[in-house]
Amino acid sequence: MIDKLIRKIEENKAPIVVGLDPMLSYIPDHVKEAAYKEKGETLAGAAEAIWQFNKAIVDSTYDLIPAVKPQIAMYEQFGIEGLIAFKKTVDYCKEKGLVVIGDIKRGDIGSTSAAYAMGHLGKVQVGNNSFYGFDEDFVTVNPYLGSDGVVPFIDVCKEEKKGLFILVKTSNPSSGEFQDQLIDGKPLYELVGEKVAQWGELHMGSEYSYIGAVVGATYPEMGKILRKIMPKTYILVPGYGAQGGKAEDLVHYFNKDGLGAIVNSSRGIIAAYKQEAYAKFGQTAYPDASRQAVIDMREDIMSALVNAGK
Ligand SMILES: O=C(O)c1cc(=O)[nH]c(=O)n1[C@@H]1O[C@H](COP(=O)(O)O)[C@@H](O)[C@H]1O
Repeated sequence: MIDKLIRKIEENKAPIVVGLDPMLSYIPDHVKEAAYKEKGETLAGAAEAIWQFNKAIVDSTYDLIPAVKPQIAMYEQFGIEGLIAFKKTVDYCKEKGLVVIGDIKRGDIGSTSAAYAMGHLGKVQVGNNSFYGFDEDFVTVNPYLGSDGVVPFIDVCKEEKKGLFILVKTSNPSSGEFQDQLIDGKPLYELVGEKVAQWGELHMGSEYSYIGAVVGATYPEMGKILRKIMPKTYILVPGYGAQGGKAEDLVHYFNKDGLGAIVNSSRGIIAAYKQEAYAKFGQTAYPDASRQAVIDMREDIMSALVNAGK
């Protein structure tokens, strides 16, 4: 799957991911009204609204992008109905040829991680039958529990030819509280980066490993160091746009080959119609606003890469 992701990044000249994080407050009124008319102001109505919202955004952007990243919390908040919308979104994006990164941030004791891995990437056995659960292509993993919490995910990836993005340095303001703590003079995120690189070396696609890392766009100096520590690791970079990450800071997350990183934007794309720059599209044409925001993001990142000689 890492090779498919890289191929699609190259084909589209777009090292970007659209984050499908559909808060109800981002969904235009006409979409919510139609969903509530059909299913009521209920959890099912909310789930219908987020599904219709996602579908329109995917329809207007899928030809420009390699991948999407649905963040499961935005669906889980609506219970089972929300999870059905998550699954419909995953399946629809795959039908459109997109690589799907399930942002689930899981990680637990070994046996529990194995169940998460089976449910999201692999198959579950029921009597003589086996079934895929959510069936994303990649998932995000929290490594705080150590190797035995991560290895079950790696095992399933190996079998299913899928991949992971392991949290190394997150984009949020408090991420340093634990991640920057020094252990024998080295920050914890560097130790985690070294471990991710080791796992990666043992699990290679053609050029890059299918065991990737998450490094936030908001800590560019750390991103530069982590790029060196993990040369064959694909880095998922959240925090561009809404959280303040800038294209010129992100060039260091890429290797000289112009590959090695993929930048996520969620609110900046899906709620583009709410921004001043895209206000001319209005609520009704929100998918067109998202399309323009994808084009602008691609241009922003590609020209920063060209300026940096990558
Ligand atoms: O794993 C992630 O994707 C992630 C890691 C991280 O360090 N920071 C981070 O913002 N994210 C996710 O990336 C998305 C960022 O959304 P926007 O800030 O709206 O672009 C959300 O889905 C977050 O959950």
